[in-house]
Amino acid sequence: MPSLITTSPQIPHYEPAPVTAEALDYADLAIIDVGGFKDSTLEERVELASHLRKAMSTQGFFYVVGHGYSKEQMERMFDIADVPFSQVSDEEKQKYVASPKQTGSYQGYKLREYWHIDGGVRDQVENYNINHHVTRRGHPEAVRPVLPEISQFARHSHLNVLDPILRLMALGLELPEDTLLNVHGWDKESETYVRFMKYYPRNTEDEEKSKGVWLKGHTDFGTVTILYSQPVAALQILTHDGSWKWIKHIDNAIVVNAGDAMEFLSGGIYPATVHRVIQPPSDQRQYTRLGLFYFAIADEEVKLAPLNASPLLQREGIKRRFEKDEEAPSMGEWRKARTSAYGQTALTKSNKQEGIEEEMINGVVVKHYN
Ligand SMILES: O=C(O)CCC(=O)C(=O)O
Ligand SMILES: [Fe+2]
Repeated sequence: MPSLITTSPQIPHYEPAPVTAEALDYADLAIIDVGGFKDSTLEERVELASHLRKAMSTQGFFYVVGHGYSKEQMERMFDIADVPFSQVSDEEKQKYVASPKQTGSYQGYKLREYWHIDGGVRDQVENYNINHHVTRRGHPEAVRPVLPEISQFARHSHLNVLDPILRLMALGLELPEDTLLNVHGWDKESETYVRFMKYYPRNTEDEEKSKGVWLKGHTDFGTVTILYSQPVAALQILTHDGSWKWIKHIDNAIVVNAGDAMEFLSGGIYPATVHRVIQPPSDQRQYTRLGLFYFAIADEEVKLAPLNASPLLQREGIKRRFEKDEEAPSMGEWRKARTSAYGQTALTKSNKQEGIEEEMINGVVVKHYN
């Protein structure tokens, strides 16, 4: 009798670095458990929502646990995340290269040295980005057999992680629970995407010239960034007192932050927190660093004006980034403008704050931190 068990395609195992033994100055982030979310009462949700809102206004990042993936499923996804980097030749990668500057979209590869970091140093990170509708574009041969699993992963991220977060964020604004979900339709025209990201160790000269910065301080352009925690310490967030704090790895947890679009929609209640990536502590320096993300971007046509119906915003006032709501760009416009400019445009040194460079996008000042 034929077996009914379907086996997943065999791929090499990616062995991540061991956790660092160094005592780093970690950010103390809230942990939101979405495990019992589907069966929770409105009262419980409202309470969790106020917890999340507080975490966003104090730290700007938080962890999510209870999302439903087992340790084995997580490991399998990291193995899959390495396929576009370790199982595809340089020649084939060229065929699937993204053209962010021309298209305003990251879909495909961003190969190494595309971004200028500092002091003439370029990046040593490869990205492979896939729209949540995974068949929108073609993929390298080695990626094709694992596409169904990538698609399931996107769905899992959308339904079991993004969905509860968006509900909590809407409740935190005292709006109907589905307000933000309604502008993140799974079937809508949207850039929402899965990102695999691999950082390679750099040489000493590059580290010195760029002062150990791998990815400059920035905000994400979308609404919600979902980062599956991995062991190599390197990600830092800019805290309210102006100091950088490390993000600690928690096994099978997710690290979440808001991007520009969420800051605009929420009238500043969920700020887009600045973060950067620097050289890891000495015991992890010889390892590669593999990242797995789900970047939620609102539907293309959504106008990024504050949700004025929010009683909370009406009481507390809106932190505006555009003078008039009519001037707010659509998600598609903001996405394209930020994506084509990132790491490519000449930045101007801020005349107010040291170490900060600025660029003007759709009439809004976008800052980059060294
Ligand atoms: O690699 C990380 O931990 C963060 C990367 C990041 O900030 C980004 O891709 O926007
Ligand atoms: Fe980021």
